[in-house]
Amino acid sequence: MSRAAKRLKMVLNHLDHPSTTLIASSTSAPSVSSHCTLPLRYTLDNSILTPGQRIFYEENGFLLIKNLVSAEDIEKFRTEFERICRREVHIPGLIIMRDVVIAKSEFVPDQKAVSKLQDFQEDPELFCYCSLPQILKYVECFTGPNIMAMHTMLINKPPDAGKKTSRHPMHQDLHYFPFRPADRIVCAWTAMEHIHQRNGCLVVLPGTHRGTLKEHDYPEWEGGVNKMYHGVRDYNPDLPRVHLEMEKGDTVFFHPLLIHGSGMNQTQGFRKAISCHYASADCYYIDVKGTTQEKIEKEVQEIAARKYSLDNIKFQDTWALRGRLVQGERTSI
Ligand SMILES: CC(C)CC(=O)SCCNC(=O)CCNC(=O)[C@H](O)C(C)(C)COP(=O)(O)OP(=O)(O)OC[C@H]1O[C@@H](n2cnc3c(N)ncnc32)[C@H](O)[C@@H]1OP(=O)(O)O
Ligand SMILES: Nc1ncnc2c1ncn2[C@@H]1O[C@H](COP(=O)(O)OP(=O)(O)OP(=O)(O)O)[C@@H](O)[C@H]1O
Ligand SMILES: O=C(O)CCC(=O)C(=O)O
Ligand SMILES: [Fe+2]
Ligand SMILES: [Mg+2]
Repeated sequence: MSRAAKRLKMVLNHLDHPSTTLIASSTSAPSVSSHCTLPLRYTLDNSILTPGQRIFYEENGFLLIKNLVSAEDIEKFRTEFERICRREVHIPGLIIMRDVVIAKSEFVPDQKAVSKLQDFQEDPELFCYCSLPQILKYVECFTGPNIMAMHTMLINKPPDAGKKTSRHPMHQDLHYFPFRPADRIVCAWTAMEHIHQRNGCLVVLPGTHRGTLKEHDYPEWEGGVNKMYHGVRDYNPDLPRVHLEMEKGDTVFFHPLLIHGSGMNQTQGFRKAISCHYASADCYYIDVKGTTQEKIEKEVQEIAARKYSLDNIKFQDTWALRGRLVQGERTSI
């Protein structure tokens, strides 16, 4: 470790309050851009993240860790995904989603039609991902020790059918969540194969986690948009973007206010990634009435009413039902 890094580490280790201000001159932290004062509020003090990693997340709202999930584990998730697609297993609560173009056409070529699995918390094989110790070790840096797995997905981005519907519009995940504080929520997203620009990698707008929750709508795309794929309203395509190219097993952790999306899949393969949104069990639910989240609340309630054959299900209950404790104590949500 360089002298500068050691000094930073010392400073960081002595910070016990998130609003403490760190003075980082450009000489002591060469990776930091023009900012010279940095309030540490997005990461917690522990010995896992290096000072450089902590500062990177504070500034950019994401952190990419190479080679975090083994090829064997990924193979296990892939096998289970295929069994689900062949309908060999039935998982309670699981949503099997098809791309809008396929869903709206009469021709349904079975497993190739699945674009996403959502809510696999009742599948022990897939849920294994959410409890991987090497993932939780990082998650704890953002959530603290009491950890809930709130939302699970396996995304199988299909080859674009020519309508650009394989894109995921630019959005903030917090738009979907009626719990806070946002800084104690983090997404882990793992590449199940080499993911690059041509097969539709994640695209992020670094630093946008420092902004607020924006208004979201369905984008006005000619070829159609997938159900629930809301995007930031008035998205400005000129903002600086970073394409996150990842190898199999690489994992990115990102903040729920970070604006991100993914491009279309211009290959013939099905681009696979597995992800979990974690929150501190100490988070609390909020009422989204009168906020920009009211529309998504309504949409979720409609789907939940059908799925659980219940009317009047509360938005926060749909989350409390799906959430699973993966570390520590279930203190609140
Ligand atoms: C941070 C994180 C939370 C961000 C996100 O995850 S954003 C995405 C969130 N997505 C979800 O929560 C899952 C939403 N999807 C679903 O609930 C389901 O897949 C549904 C869209 C309701 C389809 O359910 P399913 O049981 O398969 O029903 P059917 O096949 O009978 O279709 C029912 C009607 O829905 C339509 N549909 C199906 N898939 C899609 C689609 N991808 N995009 C748009 N419309 C779709 C389908 O055409 C049918 O419409 P009608 O024929 O009734 O008009
Ligand atoms: N008009 C738009 N509104 C909202 N999001 C958009 C719009 N156009 C593209 N995006 C989003 O921007 C991100 C990048 O998409 P796109 O497929 O254009 O990337 P790309 O092909 O890697 O880059 P390029 O712009 O060079 O083609 C995706 O999240 C995509 O859904
Ligand atoms: O895998 C992707 O394309 C991104 C999905 C995503 O951001 C989401 O579902 O919230
Ligand atoms: Fe997202
Ligand atoms: Mg493009």
